[in-house]
Amino acid sequence: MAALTRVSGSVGLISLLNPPVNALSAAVRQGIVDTVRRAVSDPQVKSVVICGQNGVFCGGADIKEFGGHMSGPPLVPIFNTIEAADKPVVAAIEGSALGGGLELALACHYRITQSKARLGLPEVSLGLLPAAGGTQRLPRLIGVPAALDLITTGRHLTGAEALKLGIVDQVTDQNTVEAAVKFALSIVGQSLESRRISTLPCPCPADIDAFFEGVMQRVKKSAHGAIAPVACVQAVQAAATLPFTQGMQREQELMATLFGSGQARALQYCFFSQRVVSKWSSPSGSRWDTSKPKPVTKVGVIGLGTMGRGITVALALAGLSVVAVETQQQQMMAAQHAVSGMLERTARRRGVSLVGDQIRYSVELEAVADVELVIEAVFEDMALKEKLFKQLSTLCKADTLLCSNTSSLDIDHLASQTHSPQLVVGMHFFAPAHVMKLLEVVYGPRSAPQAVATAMELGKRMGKVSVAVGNCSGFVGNRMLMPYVEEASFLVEEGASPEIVDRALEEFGFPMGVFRMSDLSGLDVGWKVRKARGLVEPGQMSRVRQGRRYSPLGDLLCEQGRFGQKTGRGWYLYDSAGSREAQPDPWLQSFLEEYRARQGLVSRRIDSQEVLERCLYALINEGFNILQEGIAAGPEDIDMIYVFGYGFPRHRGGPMFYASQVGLAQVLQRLEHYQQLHPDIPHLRPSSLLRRLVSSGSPRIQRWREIIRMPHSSL
Ligand SMILES: C[C@H](O)[C@H](C)C(=O)SCCNC(=O)CCNC(=O)[C@H](O)C(C)(C)COP(=O)([O-])OP(=O)([O-])OC[C@H]1O[C@@H](n2cnc3c(N)ncnc32)[C@H](O)[C@@H]1OP(=O)([O-])[O-]
Repeated sequence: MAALTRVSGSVGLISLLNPPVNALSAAVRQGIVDTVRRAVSDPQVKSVVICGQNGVFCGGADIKEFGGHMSGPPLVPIFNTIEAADKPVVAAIEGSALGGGLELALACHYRITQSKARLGLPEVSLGLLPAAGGTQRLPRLIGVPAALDLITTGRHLTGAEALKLGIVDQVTDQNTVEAAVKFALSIVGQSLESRRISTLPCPCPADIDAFFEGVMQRVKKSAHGAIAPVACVQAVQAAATLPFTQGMQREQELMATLFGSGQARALQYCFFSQRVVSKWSSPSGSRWDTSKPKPVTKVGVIGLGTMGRGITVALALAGLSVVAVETQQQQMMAAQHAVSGMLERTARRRGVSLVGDQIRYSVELEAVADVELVIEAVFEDMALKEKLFKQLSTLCKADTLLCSNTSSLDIDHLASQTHSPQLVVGMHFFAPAHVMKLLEVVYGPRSAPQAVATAMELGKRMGKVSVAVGNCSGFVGNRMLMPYVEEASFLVEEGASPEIVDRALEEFGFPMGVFRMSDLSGLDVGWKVRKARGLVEPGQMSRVRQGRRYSPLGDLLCEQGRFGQKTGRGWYLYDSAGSREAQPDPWLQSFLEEYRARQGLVSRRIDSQEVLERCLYALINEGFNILQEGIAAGPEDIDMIYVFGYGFPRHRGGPMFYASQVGLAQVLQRLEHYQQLHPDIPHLRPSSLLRRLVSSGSPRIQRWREIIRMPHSSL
């Protein structure tokens, strides 16, 4: 819907009406057609301003329409009509002008924006490209390199940045619509020839072919198999080499290859899933809309190792006051220095000034006595954390929330160390904590809804994708990672090399395969967890531990000090300790041959299909067990955890969405196949929830959440 009113005598004000973001639904598109026609034909209207209701210009095309039959007038002719108008049309940009919203503004003759508005063409993050003239008009307005950067990354700009790039004509901190109406009055009668962007030449770098060849190589490398970024480059190349009309045809052709693709569906699922997981609920019935978060302005961080430093920076960047405690003086000084450096680098990258004076450092635990919430990030040792929670429970205010950054320890056990177990939740950050988007908020059976709501709200303020999950060993992310990592080791025992396994996973879209990732995070990290679980028997080769198959390969490498990058040797060889360039290690090859011979294993050829099926289906199967137990409320929770915390390729939608695309019956059949071959591997035993979903016809993933909540018999 759109409405036209005449203001200031002669300005036709067109308001887009489709809360909350005035998305360009069929009704809004028809509304624009009608209001533009009336404004252009009304002799009393000398100029036009387009704005959005509720302080938001336009969030782009209506993504909710993509899954169904598209009706209503198409955008391209609407925008061409606006550009061709013989009266000046000014876009008044407030809140956000994204995707089709910015393309609408580019079709206008002038753009006035609020300084803190967000502008951009994020279609690539939905598996699409700007298909209403964005790939043809933006390069003509700001040049090919700047346009390519915005279109292939989909990043948002502030109004101030947009002015610097030449996308907008004015930035205001006052009322944007009033500023635009005043501006529209001032330009009546001026020539619009140079204001019709489609008629402008496209400024290009000298050797255009070499330029695009270089860009395409870079984009393909960072895309990890995503197809939309490549199509975005091809569309902008059309702007640089073809007249506008032909360029537009090319844009539409390329969009047709993306729209409805599996990757586009996966990425749009991710868009909506990010919003679904913020609407959390727990099996006890507590929910996002009935649990009010507690106000938090001051947070204590205990333990300033790698994680503690990252968490302190993330809190400071979110504008919170932080009391950072490290009981060792020297370590506290080192942490203070490191945190200042991280804040400076972040400030430089964001082009903002950050001083970090809201951080107070102390070696005294008592320093956090007056904070509203504490996050502990001390060494991953239960005895140490037990002692700390006892101390905090005594010295903090009675209603202070106590949160642990543990990645696997029992949250409810830590809660039982305190006077108020209902005030304890897990806040599991991912390294580096000021960069990684994911936050697992872990609730125990006694965690109060307000404690969960407060942690989720704090995560949102820190710019995190916060996902609420139940308490169990490894929570959701690390629990599912276990079978994935184990399967990879079993495959190496049976004949694969770490390179073969990693290549299959990287071709699938992971930025790093399991063995390269293990070398990066350090083999000793997993070794310590296995020791804590009583699985490690030094020097032992037995492949059965605690009644199930076990691969001692990782332990044997650790016993030789092969911890990965940090020691220059792990599953791969590195030039030196700390180097990141992984090379196949001839020593490991002969070590594996000798190991297989001693274990009586006959090496066999393993192809990437088997690698993907065994590693991913084992992980997915554990995901179904987690849904079955109610540890995660829905598949979206698991998928957002894996996309934002474990590098699962976003254009695959996450492990559970990937399973729904492959087909649950296929996943079940393959798991049954591998379980028959490997009966001693329990995590290949298909989850009963998977069986139930298959037997009920493999419903769409958007229905799983409600199905899981329904009592079994109803299926
Ligand atoms: C032709 C053209 O070339 C192509 C093809 C396109 O144009 S493709 C489309 C390109 N546009 C985008 O990629 C922008 C997507 N939106 C956003 O980035 C953000 O929404 C926002 C604008 C920065 C606001 O953030 P927010 O934090 O204030 O609120 P929210 O919680 O995110 O959103 C509030 C509510 O609005 C819903 N919503 C937001 N944008 C939407 C959109 N474009 N279509 C449909 N629904 C949308 C969202 O799901 C949520 O719903 P619910 O959960 O309440 O039911």
